[in-house]
Amino acid sequence: MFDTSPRLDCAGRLLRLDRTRVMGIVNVTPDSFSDGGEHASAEAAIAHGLRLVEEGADLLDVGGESTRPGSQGVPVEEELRRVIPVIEGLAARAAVPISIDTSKPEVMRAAVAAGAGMINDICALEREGALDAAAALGVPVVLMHMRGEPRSMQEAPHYDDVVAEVHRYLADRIFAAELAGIPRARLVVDPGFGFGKDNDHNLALLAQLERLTELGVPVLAGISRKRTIGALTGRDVPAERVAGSVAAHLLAAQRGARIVRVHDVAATVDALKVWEAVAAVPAPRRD
Ligand SMILES: Nc1nc2ncc(COP(=O)(O)OP(=O)(O)O)nc2c(=O)[nH]1
Repeated sequence: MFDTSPRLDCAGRLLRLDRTRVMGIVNVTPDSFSDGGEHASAEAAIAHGLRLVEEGADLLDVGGESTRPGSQGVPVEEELRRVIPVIEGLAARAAVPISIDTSKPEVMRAAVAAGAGMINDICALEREGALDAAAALGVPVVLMHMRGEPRSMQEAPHYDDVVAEVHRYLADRIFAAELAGIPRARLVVDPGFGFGKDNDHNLALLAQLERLTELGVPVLAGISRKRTIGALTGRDVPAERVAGSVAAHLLAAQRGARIVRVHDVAATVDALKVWEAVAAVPAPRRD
């Protein structure tokens, strides 16, 4: 029986999307909202990434710039200084694909040269030169929806129909990517939970995530430890939002997410195993 499930060729490292895959977050920043400073050195970040792979991460996402609400951004030289040694170290020592979480084409190019096999762009390749860089680099790309910029995106975001508007934006970005020479087989979309969305917007996007699967490319969901989880659970401390995050990613998987981007890999892997086991039970015959 041939495996016809979608797969992403991440610079030679294959990511099969026959089931929901877990993307472990490796933030090499001093100020990420939930784990800022914990892995600020290259050695600590590499060790953290290897630990996430041991916990079951199917791929790792390395980021050198916090995009939390209110963040100001990081110069390209500083972002490169942070992420390149980590990507080199993980590409050499981890067998899973490595994604670079950046919107800067210079960082995309350097990261892929250092061993990254996927681009994760919260700006959906809108920055100048990003489309051309991603097309030339030949690796899969995550196109994420964000309204506004991290600095100001949470100041009263408004939508008439958030799901329809995010759907339309992502469809437009898929079209732009294809025009630039990036085939659909290399594209992933992401509604961008918390990026210019209030709690109601995030809940609507999660509840109706299945609508994004109509775009015909894999869907990625990243809700891990975010403000909406805190608002629903009353957990003010991001590191205490594990159970709520796992529940949200399980719901995303049930609604078609093929990749979930998480801090808490072990807990998420366990929850997905339970869900997949139950989902595999054959439906009873109804004669
Ligand atoms: N594709 C994608 N990429 C992302 N990158 C960063 C964050 C923000 O979360 P985190 O990396 O934990 O925090 P910070 O941006 O403060 O480093 N969320 C997403 C997301 O939802 N989807």
